[in-house]
Amino acid sequence: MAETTDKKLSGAGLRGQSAGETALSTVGKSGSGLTYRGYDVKDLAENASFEEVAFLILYGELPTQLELDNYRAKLKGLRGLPQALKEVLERIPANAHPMDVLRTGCSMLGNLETEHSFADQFDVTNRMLAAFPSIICYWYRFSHDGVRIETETDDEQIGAHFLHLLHGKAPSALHARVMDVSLILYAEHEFNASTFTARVCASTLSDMHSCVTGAIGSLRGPLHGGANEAAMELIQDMRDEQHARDVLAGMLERKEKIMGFGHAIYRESDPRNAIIKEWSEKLAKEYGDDRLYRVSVACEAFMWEQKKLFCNADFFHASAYHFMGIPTKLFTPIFVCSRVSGWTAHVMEQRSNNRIIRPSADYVGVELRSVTPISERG
Ligand SMILES: CCC(=O)SCCNC(=O)CCNC(=O)[C@H](O)C(C)(C)COP(=O)(O)OP(=O)(O)OC[C@H]1O[C@@H](n2cnc3c(N)ncnc32)[C@H](O)[C@@H]1OP(=O)(O)O
Ligand SMILES: O=C([O-])CC(=O)C(=O)O
Repeated sequence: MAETTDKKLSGAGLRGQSAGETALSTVGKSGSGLTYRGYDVKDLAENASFEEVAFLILYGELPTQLELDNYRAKLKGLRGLPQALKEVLERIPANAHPMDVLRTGCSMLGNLETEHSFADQFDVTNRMLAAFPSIICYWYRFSHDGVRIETETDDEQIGAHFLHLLHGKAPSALHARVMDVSLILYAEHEFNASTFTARVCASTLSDMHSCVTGAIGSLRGPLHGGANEAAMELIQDMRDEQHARDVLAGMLERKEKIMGFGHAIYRESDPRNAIIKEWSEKLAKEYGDDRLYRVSVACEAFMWEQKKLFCNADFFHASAYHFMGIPTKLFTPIFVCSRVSGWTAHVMEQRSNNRIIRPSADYVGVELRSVTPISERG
């Protein structure tokens, strides 16, 4: 069970300090690894779909069947992209990072479909949930394959829709389910760096697109969401279990960070890891080559044995996404397509009880001094 009890508190990184209240999730609370509005993430990953979870996070309760049908129909109707946004996406080069594309896409959407008042907050949120897979896949398929894809598919679910746009055909039931679970696992995580970015922005009473654009920038880094791509780069050349151990031993010797391991809050395990690991194993069997799964398992055992470091949610996502034919650079954008539910819910929560977030700093610079005329400065 994920616990926080032994975490050493210190000022750096605001670690261990409460920065506000939330009713959205608990992370590493004793006795429960991760909950969204009181539901264990494991329960949700087994018994719900991502659209149900997004509804739960945003509106407070799981939907009834009728509410879910209506919500899915609404999201389905919001997948099309405005021409001006497509034109912007077409001008972004193929070698751009897809997280930068999504950041620009979100920002452009904010110019075209501005949140004029907080009364629009659910509408702009649902639009982002529906349109982000379209934005990323439209750009990817145009810049890499030279095709202008139709972004409106018949898929009921966001995960299947994403794979459909990416590969040009509806995914298998297994792939659709794994994407759905993945989106559930990534949906919400209390005051992580990107969510905190969104809340800081929200606290100035800024608009939803600005909050989400900033959050995308925070998620991009390899110490946060970017770790799933970095983990893939780490494992892709590992030939077998022994090679995996040798590579990691060398990295630890050189005091390098191993991406996909460790966590700022969890101390012994990330509850999302066991879930995505199990799906990665199933995908490996279907894929017919389980090397990436085997080396990942070897990495997990070695890191625990050597450093008591465990896999976070990102590590087994790398092999799972790879087995579904997803290019590595699209891994973190998928995280965005999910986490936008948590970010926007936090923005709404911040707005509902707001005070501008403005901490203090301990000054460590030079003492007060006078300006020397420029002719006398040497
Ligand atoms: C799922 C979405 C997420 O964002 S999960 C996090 C994704 N990030 C990564 O996987 C990047 C690799 N991990 C890390 O850099 C850290 O573990 C992160 C997640 C940033 C947490 O940092 P922080 O809270 O400072 O860690 P800590 O206080 O527990 O560190 C204790 C000592 O262990 C080390 N450590 C930690 N993680 C790693 C790692 N992955 N590889 C190698 N060493 C690691 C720290 O450097 C720290 O060492 P020391 O005490 O300074 O000597
Ligand atoms: O909580 C964190 O610091 C990072 C994390 O796992 C997430 O955002 O999912």
